[in-house]
Amino acid sequence: MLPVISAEVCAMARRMYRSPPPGAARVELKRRLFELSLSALMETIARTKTSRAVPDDDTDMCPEVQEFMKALDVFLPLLSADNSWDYLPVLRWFDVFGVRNKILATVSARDAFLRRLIDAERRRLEEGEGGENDERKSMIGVMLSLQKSEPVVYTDTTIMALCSERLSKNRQPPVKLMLIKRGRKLTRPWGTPRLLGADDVPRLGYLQCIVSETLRLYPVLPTLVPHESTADCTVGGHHVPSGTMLLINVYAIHRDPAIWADLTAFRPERFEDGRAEGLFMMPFGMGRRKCPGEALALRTLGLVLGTLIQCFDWDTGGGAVVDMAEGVGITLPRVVPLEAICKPRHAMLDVLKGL
Ligand code: HEM
Repeated sequence: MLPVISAEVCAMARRMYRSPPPGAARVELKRRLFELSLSALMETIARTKTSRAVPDDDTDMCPEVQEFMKALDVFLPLLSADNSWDYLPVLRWFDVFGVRNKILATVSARDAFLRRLIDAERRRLEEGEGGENDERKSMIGVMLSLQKSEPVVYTDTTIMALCSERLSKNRQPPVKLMLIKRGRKLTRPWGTPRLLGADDVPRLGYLQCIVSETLRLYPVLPTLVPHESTADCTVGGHHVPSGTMLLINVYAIHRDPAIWADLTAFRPERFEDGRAEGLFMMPFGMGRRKCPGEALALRTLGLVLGTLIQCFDWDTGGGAVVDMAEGVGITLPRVVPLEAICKPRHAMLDVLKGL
């Protein structure tokens, strides 16, 4: 997946450099980063890049991603909405506000979309593309090959469910402008004018500290995903009956004064030289169901943030203070999406022109 992500990060830097007006441009980072992550994901799942209408268009999205994004715009608010039936289950039967119908409609639109992706990949494979030794095989391509040897396990329905799971796990990396200012010292080690690569990220210790400190203060999933107890147990003196829905308040754990000094301050240094090792940090969960994508996610966050800092100078415009207010939702969204002015860095102009 890393080569696909690196290519998409490079495309994002190129588009930001080329987007008008020349010099400095106001950028809505949330949109750019959402496009980037969905594009990389869609490319891994279905190799959609080739279907882009205009390769140099000012968007990081192929038509498939644009379509999926529209569906997400409808679906995500329904997921994070306070449904009255969560509190009064009897209301479920009456479908108050028509939420159930709306969810069913989006689910069937999503299934139709995934079926089209699978059919397109099947056609490509039948036409001889993506053979056994093709390293660029998509996730759907791999599963369609497995379908031939294990048709009972890899049915079209299973493939659709796995793709849907992967796409719904897409998250927006929480890059904040205040990090970028602190990260200025990151430019020193690179010296030579070349674009940061995924292999550079593990060597850039301070960049990783910035990512860790961001995930501490703003965990992407502040209550992780709901778990359920499979047996009666006692936790911290509290009886937890079997079948209880359990939400882990990672947001509070990451700001526990008993663990973290100066807990609301943004101090990446607290992670330097393994100093925070052994402290409770769990933005990716813990134990058997911990996120298997952690290493890839950390590398990707470092690469995206590092590229944005390496290639551009950032400013809020007129000394405006970034509004960090948190909104409502399962992924800790900001109330005010971050907009910033980005200006290509002089030292990187040749690199950016050549992208
Ligand atoms: C910033 C990026 C990411 C964050 C913050 C994140 C966080 C999480 C969290 C909190 C969970 C639930 C853990 C639990 O049950 O307690 C999870 C599950 C999962 N994540 Fe991630 N994740 C990220 C990126 C990724 C990536 C890049 C992949 C795949 C390449 C991925 C694949 C998964 C899968 C498959 C699960 C379900 C694991 C299971 O239930 O056994 N995640 N993630």
